[in-house]
Amino acid sequence: MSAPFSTLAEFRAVLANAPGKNTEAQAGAEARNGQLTKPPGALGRLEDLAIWYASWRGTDRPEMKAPQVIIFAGNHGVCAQGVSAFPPEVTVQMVANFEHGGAAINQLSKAFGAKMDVHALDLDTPTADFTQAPAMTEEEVVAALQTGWNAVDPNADVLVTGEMGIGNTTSAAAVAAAVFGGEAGDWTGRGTGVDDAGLSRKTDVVARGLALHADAIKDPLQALRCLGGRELAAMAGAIAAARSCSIPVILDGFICSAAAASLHAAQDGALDHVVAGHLSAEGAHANILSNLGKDPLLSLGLRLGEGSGAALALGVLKGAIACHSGMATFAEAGVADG
Ligand SMILES: O=C(O)c1ccc[n+]([C@@H]2O[C@H](COP(=O)([O-])O)[C@@H](O)[C@H]2O)c1
Ligand SMILES: Cc1cc2nc[nH]c2cc1C
Repeated sequence: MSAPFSTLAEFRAVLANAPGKNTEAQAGAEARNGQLTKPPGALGRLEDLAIWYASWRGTDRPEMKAPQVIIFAGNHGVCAQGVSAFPPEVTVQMVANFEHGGAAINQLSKAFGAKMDVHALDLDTPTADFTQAPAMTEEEVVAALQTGWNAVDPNADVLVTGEMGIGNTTSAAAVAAAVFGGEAGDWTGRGTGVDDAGLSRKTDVVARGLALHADAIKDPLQALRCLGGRELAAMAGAIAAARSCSIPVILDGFICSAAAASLHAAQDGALDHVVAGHLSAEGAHANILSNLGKDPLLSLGLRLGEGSGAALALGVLKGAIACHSGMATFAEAGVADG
């Protein structure tokens, strides 16, 4: 799909004009849900999930046959400050691993029947260290948003956005702090596993970034530009593109949710077509999700990223849709209702 914007102002307008859900399909799905052979509410959140999915797919009896997982990779200048337990070369090495089928997300995509695509964004040119300068220029952040937008298959019927980027929990913490407020320490965690000294260095880096860009980052899309990374912007672009094609989205962990938070703060309702796949073990993820008003589907202690928690949640969504669209009604099955 070709991105319908070439500036941040145009991207903002795309968000403002995004299509809403189909309320007729929603009403039809609610009515169908009430007739299925189960006590009312007995399928718990699966019922809400199926109705939500129906409302975005525009039919009261939807299917889920074409899940797409997209992994975006980026490198971060802020790694020079010693904020990760791993060296930045791991980003490109893991991209090769994704391409050769050896990563966790390859197995999970296969297990849940999802097509998986990988987009490496200018890995040889890390973003600027945000303690020194804005991470990206406007041209760079728009290019990353476009890459994300163009990566979405319009024929997909659900989208998982995942990421790979050594250093990106530092960027995500900074973006979350900019968007939701609070102190650097409220949002900074151990990422791939930094020790106590690493955590205090990282917290200081986030605080310095917030101070340096204090004026610009009052605007959430400027926060994405000044403190984020190319893979965060690409995920934001993909989430916006999915909305334009009525494709529901499952969020992954901390970094994915921080990227999505910039859309939520830029435009009320920008994440109405989105559910939270899981709660990451990264400490501040719960805080992002509660600010977004999203209740995660799973909580398995994952802190891998690369779309893994969201891919697992594809199974839950698939189950919800299978029950909603495949079950017999009381009348069809000749079962007495209550
Ligand atoms: O998804 C999460 O919640 C998550 C939490 C911690 C780490 N990660 C992954 O680890 C990398 C970032 O960690 P770090 O320590 O280098 O900032 C990046 O590749 C992420 O995919 C992901
Ligand atoms: C090995 C490794 C795999 C990952 N997958 C997503 N983030 C990652 C970070 C590391 C370090």
